[in-house]
Amino acid sequence: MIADNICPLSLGEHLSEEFGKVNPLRKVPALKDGDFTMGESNAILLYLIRKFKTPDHWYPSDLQKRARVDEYLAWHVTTARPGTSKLFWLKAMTPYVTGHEVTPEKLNAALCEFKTISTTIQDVFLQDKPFLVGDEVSIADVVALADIGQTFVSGLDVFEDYPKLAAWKQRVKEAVGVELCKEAHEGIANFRETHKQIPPEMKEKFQARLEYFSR
Ligand SMILES: N[C@@H](CCC(=O)N[C@@H](CS)C(=O)NCC(=O)O)C(=O)O
Repeated sequence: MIADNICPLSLGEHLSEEFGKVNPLRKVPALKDGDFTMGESNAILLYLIRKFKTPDHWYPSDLQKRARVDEYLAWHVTTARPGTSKLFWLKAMTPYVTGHEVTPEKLNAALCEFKTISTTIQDVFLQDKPFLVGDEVSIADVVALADIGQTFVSGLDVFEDYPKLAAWKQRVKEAVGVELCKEAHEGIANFRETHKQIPPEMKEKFQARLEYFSR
């Protein structure tokens, strides 16, 4: 994720012709397995699960347990991801792109949306279970934690306001492996450092993204 201490996305590496051959959607993550290439994070997770025949709990073979994972993933893609992306772009990215903070009105709208997302994850999906779909960790937990856990780059500690989510986060980290989690989050952990020098042509592209999330 990090090349010469600048985020490759900020340099537009994903827009290159070379990257387009791996993922014509020009987004990360992307997967290359021999001659086979694909994009879309959730589809990549499922590919890896099937290819490596991972332990059942990650994507249970039980019809209804699997349906619960699918249900969470569907909600995540349509609701949680757009909401967390909006907060990320408006709060974390805006200063690096425009040189100033987003207006309080726009920020408040994004924060309200994020609060609804966190409340839904805690009260509707997690409830009093150890993990989102039951007693064992699944890819639903990994996908959820990856997105809501990243909001610290927006100066937010969601886990402070949601104690059940804080305890869940710890369980997910332990189930995945604390060191592995740390490694996976290295790129985002260094966000401030790696976004200091966004080239002007990329700032222009990012401006359009900010306008999209400001609607
Ligand atoms: N639906 C895609 C979204 C991927 C996505 O938006 N990735 C971001 C980074 S987290 C990206 O590539 N941004 C670069 C851009 O949009 O130009 C997935 O789940 O893989």
